[in-house]
Amino acid sequence: MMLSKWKKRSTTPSNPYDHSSTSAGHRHPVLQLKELTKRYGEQTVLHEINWSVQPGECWGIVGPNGSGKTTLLQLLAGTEHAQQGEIFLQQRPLHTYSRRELAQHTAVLGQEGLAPLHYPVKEVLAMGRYPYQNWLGHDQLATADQLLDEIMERLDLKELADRPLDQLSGGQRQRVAFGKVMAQQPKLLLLDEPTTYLDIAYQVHFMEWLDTWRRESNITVIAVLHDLNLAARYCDRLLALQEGQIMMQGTPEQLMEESVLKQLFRIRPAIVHHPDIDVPQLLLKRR
Ligand SMILES: Nc1ncnc2c1ncn2[C@@H]1O[C@H](COP(=O)(O)OP(=O)(O)OP(=O)(O)O)[C@@H](O)[C@H]1O
Repeated sequence: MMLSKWKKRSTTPSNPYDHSSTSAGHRHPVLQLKELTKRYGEQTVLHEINWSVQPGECWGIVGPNGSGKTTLLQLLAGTEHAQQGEIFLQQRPLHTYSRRELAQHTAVLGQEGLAPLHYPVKEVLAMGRYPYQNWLGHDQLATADQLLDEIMERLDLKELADRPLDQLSGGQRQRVAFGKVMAQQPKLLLLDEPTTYLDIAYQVHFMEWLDTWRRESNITVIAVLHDLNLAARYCDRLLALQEGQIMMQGTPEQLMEESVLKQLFRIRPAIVHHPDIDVPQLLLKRR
């Protein structure tokens, strides 16, 4: 283990499911990947990935273009399948889950958010409850309407409630998409570049909403993030992929080292200390 010049951050202090430390040997991982290999035709996109995620952790997946980040997320979401190896979700092979079970467990939010369909915002949020409804449309949760109301309040969506999605901006649609995954009440949230189309203010809002929600709800988060500074700020742990292999996994402090980033991205980095919070941040030097 590398010695770090950064003070060790408390990862999820108010979260009783804070299992980010490696000493948590007796707890069961939420996710366990064993020798996972994914090929597209002749190309091996992920090579024998072994990885464990503990409940309540927030992982950032980082790495250069084409290193296999989205593919890994698709395998975890069950929308793609590996040729070799196995994924265990709560100790059970992922492929044994029904669609409905999976939807009650895992939510996915991509960078595109939602397609611009002519559906009002409040109806789109309600779609997040489908995995919990019976064939008559009755929700298992008696207070589902209250939940949707709270989500709209929290994400500043109230004034957009009756507007159709196709009349919203890309950033507003992404907020609705986030509300929909909140309504889904997942235990595991998979995010693929969720802040790509958000302006810098909303990038921060988004990450703060996510941070608050995951701590309150004890959910596990895995996010593909290109922005290393956001990843270092909001994630407990980072997984660096390079050409389909795990180059490194560790805390942001361990990964945000000049030598690591130079090798991973072939850049000339300068690591500085965030003025307000105890995390490393990346600046780029000219080539
Ligand atoms: N459906 C597919 N069919 C064939 N090849 C694919 C498919 N999806 C991804 N690939 C290939 O797999 C490799 C990894 O792609 P992936 O999208 O997982 O990378 P990534 O790290 O998410 O990249 P980026 O940062 O550019 O989004 C790439 O070489 C890509 O061309």
